[in-house]
Amino acid sequence: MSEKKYVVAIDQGTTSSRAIVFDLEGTPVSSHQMEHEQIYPQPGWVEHNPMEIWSRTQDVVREAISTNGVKADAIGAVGITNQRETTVVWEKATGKPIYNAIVWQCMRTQDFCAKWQKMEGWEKKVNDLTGLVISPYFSGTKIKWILDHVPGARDRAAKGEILFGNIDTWVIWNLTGGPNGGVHVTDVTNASRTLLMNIETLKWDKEMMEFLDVPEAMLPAIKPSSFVYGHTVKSGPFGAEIPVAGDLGDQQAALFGQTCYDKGEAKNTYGTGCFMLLNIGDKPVRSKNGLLTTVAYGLEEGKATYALEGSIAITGAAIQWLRDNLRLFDDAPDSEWFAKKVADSGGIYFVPAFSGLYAPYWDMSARGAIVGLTRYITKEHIIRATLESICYQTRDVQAAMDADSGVPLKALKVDGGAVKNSLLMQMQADVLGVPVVRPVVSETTALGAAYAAGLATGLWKSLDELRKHWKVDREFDPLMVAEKREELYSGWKKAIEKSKGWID
Ligand SMILES: Nc1ncnc2c1ncn2[C@@H]1O[C@H](COP(=O)(O)OP(=O)(O)O)[C@@H](O)[C@H]1O
Ligand SMILES: O=P(O)(O)OC[C@H](O)CO
Repeated sequence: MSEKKYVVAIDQGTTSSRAIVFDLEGTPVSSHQMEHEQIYPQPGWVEHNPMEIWSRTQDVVREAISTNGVKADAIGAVGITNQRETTVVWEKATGKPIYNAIVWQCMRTQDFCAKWQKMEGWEKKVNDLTGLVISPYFSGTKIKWILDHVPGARDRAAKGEILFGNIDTWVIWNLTGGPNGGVHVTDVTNASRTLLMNIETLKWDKEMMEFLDVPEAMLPAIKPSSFVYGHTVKSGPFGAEIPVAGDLGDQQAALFGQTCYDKGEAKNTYGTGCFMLLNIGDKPVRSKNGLLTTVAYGLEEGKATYALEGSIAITGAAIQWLRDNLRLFDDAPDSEWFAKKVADSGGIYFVPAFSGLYAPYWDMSARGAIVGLTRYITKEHIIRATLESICYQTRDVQAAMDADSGVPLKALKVDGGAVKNSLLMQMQADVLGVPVVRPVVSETTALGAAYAAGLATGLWKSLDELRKHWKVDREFDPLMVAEKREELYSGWKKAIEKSKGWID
């Protein structure tokens, strides 16, 4: 048997799937990425085709391992990380989805959630049981919607003929054999985003399952984030049997890849949305300021490290909207070049509340707004205001975190596709008033999944060993004077008020 030199991470995200091969120093040696279709059947609804996701996943794995001469028998472990909450329901016997995947951003269950919020005592109960808030964002109401709308689905689910999974579960089930013995499993981080897992016991919660009418027989087994779940099959994209040994939701994986293993350490990931997570240790403290309590990672059965999370739905997606809908530039990185052409945003604010406002406001009736427009405003100002909106939304969640933890953030580790934009990073440091630290490996999400898989299989021995891999690429220090920062931020708060409550 040859020496194990690599760990492969599969990062199945909202817009694309990536496979990255890491060496044992945590350095990427080869990767491949492919986009998949975004399906918008109605305003506010978002779906993916689960078969396309599985097909892209296989393609990126094959491509990533065939370049650079990576041999399957040198791969010690495979880790999975995924867009969270996105819901797949499929037939166990055939592997055929009974409906498209309902994506985390999809608002189709908003009416149900609005009624649920008005039911006496439920808002507190949901937060007590799950650490979450009542929102169409999470998987629970999406599963209910599928079971309510596909004839016969609930009965078949109760018999275990139909299975539920987030994208991690769907990918692992397929990698480990699909209808021919695929392992039906998830990890504590993904389960903590379903509205169905009890955040204290780390088990499926009877009261939540009953309320949402979701049969337990269709739910995957909840395991630690670093654990040998099963092995890839020879007929699959790896062409060999390799332990599948890491599974974390993508935002938790980024925290893990950023080596935020101590209480008080935080990171923010800049992708389609932004997700700031703060490690709060081994107690699931609840937020008083609109943040979620979530599992950061679980390394042993029945145990977890928790995080407070500030989820922002639209950040990089607003840049995509400027590119695709307004056609202001051809590529997302061009936003930096245009924004640099003006000294400021000319007094305008853009609140990109395309799917309502998530943390810390949780106002699903908010909609996007550009305020303060005059004839002076140019395309460059709008682009700059869009980048600023990413920074201000991040400041909103940072303020909530500071208030919850009582300890002001000292520095913010960042990662994700948009952190290559150095102007954005400088603006972020200015808006927050603390240094923003960009690591050398910005693919921290995939790295986190690789770390979890390598730990479970003994390729890495401890969290301390992983910490030594982390290196700074660049630190952005705040340059703006405090008075100016506060003046600009108070304008943002006014703009937020204009976007709230738009939909009746
Ligand atoms: N240089 C850039 N400046 C601003 N935004 C960017 C830049 N590069 C990428 N983005 C944005 O970042 C997102 C892609 O990041 P990525 O981490 O791949 O996202 P995801 O995992 O959510 O699919 C896109 O929404 C894109 O608009
Ligand atoms: O796939 P991303 O990077 O857009 O992340 C999506 C989040 O996991 C949604 O909760």
